[in-house]
Amino acid sequence: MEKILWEQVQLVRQQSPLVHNITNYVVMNNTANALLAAGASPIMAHAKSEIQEMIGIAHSVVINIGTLDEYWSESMILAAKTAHSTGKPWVLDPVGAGATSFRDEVLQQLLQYQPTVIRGNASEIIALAKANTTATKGVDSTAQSNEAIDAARSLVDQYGTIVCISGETDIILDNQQEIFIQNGHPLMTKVTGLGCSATALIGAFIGITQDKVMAVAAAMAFIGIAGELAAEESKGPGSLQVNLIDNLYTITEQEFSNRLKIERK
Ligand SMILES: Nc1ncnc2c1ncn2[C@@H]1O[C@H](COP(=O)(O)OP(=O)(O)OP(=O)(O)O)[C@@H](O)[C@H]1O
Ligand SMILES: Cc1ncsc1CCO
Ligand SMILES: [Mg+2]
Repeated sequence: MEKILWEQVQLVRQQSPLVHNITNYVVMNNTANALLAAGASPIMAHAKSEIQEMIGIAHSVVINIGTLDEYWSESMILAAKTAHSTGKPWVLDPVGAGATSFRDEVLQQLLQYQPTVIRGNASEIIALAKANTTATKGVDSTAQSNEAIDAARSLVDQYGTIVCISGETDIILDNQQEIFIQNGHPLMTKVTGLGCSATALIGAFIGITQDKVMAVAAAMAFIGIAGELAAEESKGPGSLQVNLIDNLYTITEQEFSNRLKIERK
């Protein structure tokens, strides 16, 4: 599996997929930089007048509801609808799912357009599967990844999507397999939006490969390993943020394969 995953990292570097992001104000700069460091080409765009054309030229779409508002929610629904009807792969980041009924209502509408992938932390995945939960504490998880597996499975069954639950262990599942990735570093939870960057990277990887589950695994291993390498060079969250971007750019096959901790069930 190691070889397949590294091949995808190389493919992103070589093919530089155009990733159309409708994401939140907090992470916009950071996720654009993470995509560039990985070799992809980001564009952040949310005007309703250009969504359809933009998706026409993009390899994939990222929809992240982090700083949702009334206008953006309409852009997101239009983007999801367009991606779905034109067969463009798209990934949903349900930031803060379960925190408010507005988020849950918009998420339910977005789910109708069957995201190729959903990536969230455990609380968000649990809330998404059961829209009336109160488990989400803002945007941070109060649950462990393995507590969200049943919720993830129900999303897989209901929407035919791949689900990635991120956290100390990243769990990726579809209706055939479960993949566990044990990379990353606890300091990563002290930098805002690394989950959002993971989602954006998933966007890049699903934009260029057929095997979408392997694409998600590659993206998650990639950011997890870059995070580990960065944590070893960093004094705290500030430098981690910068060093992680550097490591996405410099990571070698040897670093990747030496550190990869992956298991398939
Ligand atoms: N406790 C941990 N130990 C090791 N790595 C972790 C831990 N928590 C998170 N990570 C790493 O951080 C990545 C981002 O996941 P996380 O679950 O923190 O996203 P998130 O909660 O959506 O974050 P945000 O909303 O700030 O973007 C994971 O894929 C993993 O590599
Ligand atoms: C802190 C925060 N608030 C809304 S989006 C976001 C970034 C992490 O998801
Ligand atoms: Mg998040």
